Amino acid sequence: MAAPMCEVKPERGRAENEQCEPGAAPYGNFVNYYRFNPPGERLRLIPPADLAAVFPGGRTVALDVGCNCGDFSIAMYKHLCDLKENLKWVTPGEMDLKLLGCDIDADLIQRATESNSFPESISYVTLDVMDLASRAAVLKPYLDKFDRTAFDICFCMSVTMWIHLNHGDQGLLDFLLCVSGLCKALLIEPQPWKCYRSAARRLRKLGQSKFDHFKSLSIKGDVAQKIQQFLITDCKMELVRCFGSTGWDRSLLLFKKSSLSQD
Ligand SMILES: C[S@@+](CC[C@H](N)C(=O)[O-])C[C@H]1O[C@@H](n2cnc3c(N)ncnc32)[C@H](O)[C@@H]1O
Repeated sequence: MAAPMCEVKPERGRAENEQCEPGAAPYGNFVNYYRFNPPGERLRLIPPADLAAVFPGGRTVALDVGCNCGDFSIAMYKHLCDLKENLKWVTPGEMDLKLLGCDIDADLIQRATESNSFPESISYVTLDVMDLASRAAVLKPYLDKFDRTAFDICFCMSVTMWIHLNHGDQGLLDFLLCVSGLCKALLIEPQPWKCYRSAARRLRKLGQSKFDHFKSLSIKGDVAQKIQQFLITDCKMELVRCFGSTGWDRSLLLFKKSSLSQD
């Protein structure tokens, strides 16, 4: 399958496009997302050992923010479990990965839950991550179960643009502060500016006026670089590695909490 550059594909059939237009999926909650962006495209760029190097062996607690219908969560889980089996960086059974996927779209979460092949290790919950009260109500009890105050790693894949378009510059910065505060390591895949333009253009064509923030965004241009800078300076994270770019021209950036910010 040819790798698309943006999340909305002009060459798709009409019915499919209608489901995938930003007007129909204002949060990027596309119903067929993984048909056009299979998780393997990204995972092949990420050697699991390099990822796992940022968190200790033993029990690992992970959060996938904006998990859609769960395909990436499952694929990442298997990716890390393969590591356990193939490289023996931990003794068998020692790595115990618990992953929580959350998404604002309850229908996607229902699909993720119904197709979950690892219910003992992976769970899903409907959550608007921008809602402080819901966040506390959902994430704290999950962490408490494992006697943790933070996730070992948070995955934030192709979510930043949707937060940015729906909540503006301040919303994006609040989101970055929030996720960096929730985890010790962060794998983030920001969408490039051309995807913003594409999403806004298609919305205009549909005659809809959502994404009120688009015209007033001052974080624009090299968005990935600006996100990276903010994570380093304001969120006290350090860049561990850039795994390169996907066929969608999106950088995969791995951060960890800066040693200066640790207790
Ligand atoms: C383009 S999809 C990316 C899916 C997945 N992270 C991936 O890349 O494989 C963006 C996802 O973020 C979710 N999302 C957007 N805003 C959100 C919010 N405020 N809270 C939780 N999920 C959100 C959408 O519902 C959608 O499923």
